[in-house]
Amino acid sequence: MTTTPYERPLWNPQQPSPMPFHRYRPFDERVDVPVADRGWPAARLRQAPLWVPVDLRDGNQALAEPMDTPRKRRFFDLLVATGFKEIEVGYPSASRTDFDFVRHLATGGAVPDDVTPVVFTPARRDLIDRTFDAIAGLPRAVVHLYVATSPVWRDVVLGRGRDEVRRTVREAAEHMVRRADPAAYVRFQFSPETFNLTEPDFVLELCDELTELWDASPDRPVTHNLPATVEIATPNVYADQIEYMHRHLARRDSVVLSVHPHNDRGTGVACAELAVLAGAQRVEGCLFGNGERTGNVDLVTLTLNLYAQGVDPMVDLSDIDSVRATVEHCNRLPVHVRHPYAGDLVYTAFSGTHQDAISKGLARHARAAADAGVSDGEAPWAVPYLPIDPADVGRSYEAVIRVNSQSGKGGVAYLLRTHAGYDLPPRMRPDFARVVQQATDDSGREATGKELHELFRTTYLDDDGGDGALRLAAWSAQPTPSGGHRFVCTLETGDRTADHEGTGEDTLAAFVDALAGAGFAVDVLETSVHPADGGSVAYAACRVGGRTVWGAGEGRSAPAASVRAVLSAVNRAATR
Ligand SMILES: CC(=O)SCCNC(=O)CCNC(=O)[C@H](O)C(C)(C)COP(=O)(O)OP(=O)(O)OC[C@H]1O[C@@H](n2cnc3c(N)ncnc32)[C@H](O)[C@@H]1OP(=O)(O)O
Ligand SMILES: CC(C)C(=O)C(=O)O
Repeated sequence: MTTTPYERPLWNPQQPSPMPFHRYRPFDERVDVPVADRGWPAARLRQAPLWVPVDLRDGNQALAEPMDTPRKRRFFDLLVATGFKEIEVGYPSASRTDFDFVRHLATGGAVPDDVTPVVFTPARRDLIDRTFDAIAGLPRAVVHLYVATSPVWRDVVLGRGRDEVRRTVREAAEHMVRRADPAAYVRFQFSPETFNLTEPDFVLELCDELTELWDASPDRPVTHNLPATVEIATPNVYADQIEYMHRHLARRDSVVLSVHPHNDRGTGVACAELAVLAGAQRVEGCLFGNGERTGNVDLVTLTLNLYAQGVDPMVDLSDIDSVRATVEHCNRLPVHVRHPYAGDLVYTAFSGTHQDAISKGLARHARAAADAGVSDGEAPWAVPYLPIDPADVGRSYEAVIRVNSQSGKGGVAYLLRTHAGYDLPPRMRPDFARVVQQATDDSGREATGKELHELFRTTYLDDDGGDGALRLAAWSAQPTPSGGHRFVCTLETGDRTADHEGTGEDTLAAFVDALAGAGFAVDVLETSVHPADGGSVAYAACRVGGRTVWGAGEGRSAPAASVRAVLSAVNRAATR
C-alpha cells in the first residue's frame, strides 16, 4: 500500500483531532480481565434470560419528576400484563413517595402470585431498616443491596479501601438476614455498583462471601447483579468480565448471574446480549431504555431482538403502541421516532429502492401464505428491510411505505393501490412516479395517500385537456351483425361539436376508429382494467402524435372505463 511520509495511507486524508483525547485512558490500562479460551464468541442465543424491569427504581430516579403512586401503579400493571415476573418496584428508603408505593403494593393485593417485587437499598443500617419496613406483609420479595466497588468510587465517593468496603457489605448483608421475615420467601441480591470498573478478583471475593453468608441454595439462590454502571469499554470486554464471573463464582447453581448494562457508549444492548452469551441468566433494564444519563439497556429492543431470531421472548409486546403510550405517560418522556421496533417511523420506508423491495416482499409473502394455506400472520417472514412483521407488534401496513421526493415508482404504486385502490400496470408506474416526484420536489414535503389520490385524479382522470380538449358528449356502442362493434358518439373540441362513428372488433377499437374519423390518430399500445368502486378503472398507453402517453379512466363497465382511459391519453398528449 502507498503511504504518506507519516505512514498514513494516501486514501485517508483525515487530520488529528484538536480535541483533548489524551485526557482519557484505554480501558485495559485500568482493569485487567483474566479470561482465556473464552466461550461466549461461539455461544448462541436460544432462550430468553429472566428479564427484570427496573423502570420503577433506576428509570424513576432519572426522571425530573419522579412517578407518584398512580403512575407507578399504572406502570407496574403494564409490566405485569406484559409478562414480567420479577420487577424492581422502588428504593423505599429514598423518599416517602417510594416507600408509600411499596406499601401500596404490599397492602393492596396488586402483586400476582407469580410476580416477585424487588426493592433496592444502600448499605446503611437505617436505610435497610426502612426497606424491610416497606416490604412487611409481602409474601415474596428480593431485597437488593448495592455498594460501589471500583477504585475511583472507593476513593472519591466512599473514602474507603477494599477492606472497608468489604466490611460495609458484610455488615449490611448480616443486618438484612436479621431483618428478613422468616415467614416470607425473601431472597437477597447484591450489586457491586461499577462492577465493570472493578478488579475482577475483588468482586469475586465480595460475591462469594455473600453467597456463603446468605447461605444460598438452588431453592433460595442469591442474585449477583453485575452492572456496567457507566459503560467504558467495548461489549466484548463486558462479555469477558461476565464470563470470568460465570466461571469462577462459588456455588454457581445457587447464584443467579444478572447483568445491568447502561448505555453510555450506545452499546447497552450489545453488552447485554454478549453477557447472556457469556453466562448471564438475568437482565435488568428499562422499557425503551429510560434511565440515568443515556439510559438503562432497553428491554423492548432486547426482547424483540430475540423474537426476530425465532426465540420466545417470554413477554407480550403484540400491542407495542399501547405499551409505548403508557410508558410515555408514566415517564413523561417521548420515545424517539427511530427507536428500534417501537418508533413511529421504524416500519416506514421513504426511499424508492426500499419501497420497491418491501412492496415486492409483501406481495411475495401474501402469495406464499396463500400457497401454504395459512394466514399472512402465520407464514414465515422474509420481507426485505423489515426485520419483523409490523403486524406482530400491532402495527398496520399502512405506514410502511410513505412517499416523498426520494421515492420511486414501486412506493408510489404501492401507496396509490393501498390507499385509493388503483393498481397501476407496471409500465405506467414510472409515468405517475415522475408526476409525483415533480410535485414532491416542488413542495419539499411528503405526499400522503390522500394527496397521491388527488394527484392521480387531476393527472389522469379529471384532465379535461384545457381549451382544446376533446370531450365525449354522448356515446353508445352496439354489436354489429358481422360480429364487430359500432361506436357512435358526439365529440366536442373547443366550441365545435360533431357526430362521429367507427367500427372495430370491440368497443375500444370502434372508438379509436371514430377518433380517426374525427382527425385524431391514436394507436392503443396497451390497456388494463380492474374493478373499482362499483365499476371499473382502466389504464391505456397510446401512441399519439409520435409519442407514447398514458391515460386512465373510470366507468360503469370495463369498455366504458377503457374508452375514458384512451380519451385521457389523447387529451394528455395534447397538453404535453
Ligand atoms: C447506580 C445507581 O443507580 S445507585 C442508586 C442511586 N439512586 C439514588 O441515589 C436515589 C435515592 N437516593 C437517596 O434518596 C439518597 O441519596 C439517600 C437516601 C440514599 C442518601 O441520602 P443522603 O444521606 O442525603 O446522602 P447523599 O444523597 O448525599 O448520598 C451520598 C452518601 O451516600 C454514600 N453512599 C453512596 N452509595 C452508598 C451505598 N451503596 N451504601 C451506603 N452509602 C452509600 C456516599 O458515600 C455518601 O456518604 P457521605 O455523605 O458519608 O459522604
Ligand atoms: C447498583 C446498580 C444495580 C445500578 O443501578 C447501576 O450500577 O447502575
